[in-house]
Amino acid sequence: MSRPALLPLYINGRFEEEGQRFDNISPVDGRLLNQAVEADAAQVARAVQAASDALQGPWGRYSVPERAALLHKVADGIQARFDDFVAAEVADTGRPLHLARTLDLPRAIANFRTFADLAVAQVDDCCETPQADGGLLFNYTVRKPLGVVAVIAPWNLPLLLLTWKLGPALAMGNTVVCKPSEETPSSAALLAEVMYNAGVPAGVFNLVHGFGPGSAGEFLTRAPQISAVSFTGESRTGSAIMKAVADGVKDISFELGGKNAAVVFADADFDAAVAGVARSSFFNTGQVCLCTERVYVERPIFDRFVAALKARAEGLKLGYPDEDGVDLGPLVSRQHREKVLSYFALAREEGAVVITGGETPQFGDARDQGAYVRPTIWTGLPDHARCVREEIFGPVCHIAPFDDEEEVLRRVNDSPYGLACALWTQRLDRAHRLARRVQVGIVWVNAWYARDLRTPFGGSKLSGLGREGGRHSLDFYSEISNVCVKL
Ligand SMILES: NC(=O)c1ccc[n+]([C@@H]2O[C@H](COP(=O)([O-])OP(=O)(O)OC[C@H]3O[C@@H](n4cnc5c(N)ncnc54)[C@H](O)[C@@H]3O)[C@@H](O)[C@H]2O)c1
Ligand SMILES: O=C/C=C/C=C(\O)C(=O)O
Repeated sequence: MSRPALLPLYINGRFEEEGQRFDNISPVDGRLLNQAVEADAAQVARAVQAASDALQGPWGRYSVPERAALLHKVADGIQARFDDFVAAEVADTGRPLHLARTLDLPRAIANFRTFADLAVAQVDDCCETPQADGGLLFNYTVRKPLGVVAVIAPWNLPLLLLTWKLGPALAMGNTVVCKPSEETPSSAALLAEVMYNAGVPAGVFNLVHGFGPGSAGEFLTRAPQISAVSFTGESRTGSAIMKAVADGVKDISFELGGKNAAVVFADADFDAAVAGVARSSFFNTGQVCLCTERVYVERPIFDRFVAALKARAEGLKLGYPDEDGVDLGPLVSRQHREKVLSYFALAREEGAVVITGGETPQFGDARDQGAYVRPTIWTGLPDHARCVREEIFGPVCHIAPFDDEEEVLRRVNDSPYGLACALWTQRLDRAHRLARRVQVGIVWVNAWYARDLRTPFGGSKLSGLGREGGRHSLDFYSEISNVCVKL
């Protein structure tokens, strides 16, 4: 049997194949896709040192427009290999081809182009302060790179979320060491090839594959020369990383877990709300941090809404990524499916009414070796049920009735998470009033996952620390100083 393809590390402008290997398994049918090199502590240390050295090299002398031009070249390189990246993302995640083509790739390209352009357009503050002696103080802001940024990404939107951090980090003159998820290493490996071919100076972009604790992820966060960690992943991992960087007082940007709510009022556009909640609950097989897992529906339309969402869920097509009309792929791995299935079992123990789903489909073909689950809807659980409080990260939601604004606001806010919320109502006065009182970072009204990359993105409570997007990213990835001149 031919040896599986190997995804190398990329350190200081060189591809490295030396090291222990780990398997990358297809969530569609369980076959071996390729292997990746697991970076050991020495390789991670060399990557961080290369990134640190590169700050003093040519990259440190690039102007903002020169950095922006290079990031546009990287975006051009991704565009030129669009189909290769789509194939890599689809192979690793099992997502429908159309999803990778319409979301993951366009956003990866936009993440570089947007922050290249925002960096060039960025204008900083200055001010004059008259002095009692008739003199003047002239203050102005100077923006410098933070230094070496550790970028650690999750598996659910692998390229989108890696480049969401890379774009601004590089635009602001930092150097980076990236650690993609062990579940989805392929597109990051392609990105290293694009960086190399675009002429990104050696050491500016480094890629290490591996796992978290006791592996590349932890080695990276504990490296003394890193100046900041930009992390997207589970809240408990965020806590672990926070501990790892605490002694060094490093800058951190955390985009963490969620248990997001959708609120549907009786006056909402019913069909739009059903379609919107079906999308926010089952999109990417429920594997988006912004996905809805708690639905609150005003009592007069509750039964009708449950029936309509059931019909939507049962109409979703589970299939191969390239199948015509496929809506949902598998979960990212058998291991993650075990976690989701454990909540399917827990829900029954907690007394849920299973409206639809709650099991694995039987295809009778290779997909039975994959990680598919059926889209699932529950009702009847109390607000304190674990299935209503804990992030499941699968195609599942619980629907509960409510009677008034104050009640539903209290229940929506009664969560350890605070990432996103979708409000469905045609009374925009109510929407604006509630949007200010919901304890989340992102509120959509009559929409979901509609994005403008200039807006602040992030969560409160266990859902994260800091905001990225637009100037928020430029600020996080900059060391900002003030210069005060007496005139
Ligand atoms: N808020 C957001 O924008 C956002 C976006 C996507 C995913 N997420 C969250 O991510 C989670 C799913 O992704 P996941 O399963 O890959 O998360 P995860 O926390 O298990 O892993 C994320 C990354 O962190 C690495 N890692 C794990 N432990 C580490 C440690 N101790 N030190 C350093 N690195 C470590 C992993 O190898 C992986 O690359 C969900 O909770 C989801 O809500 C949040
Ligand atoms: O799974 C979480 C998705 C996060 C999405 C973004 O960070 C984005 O759209 O920029």
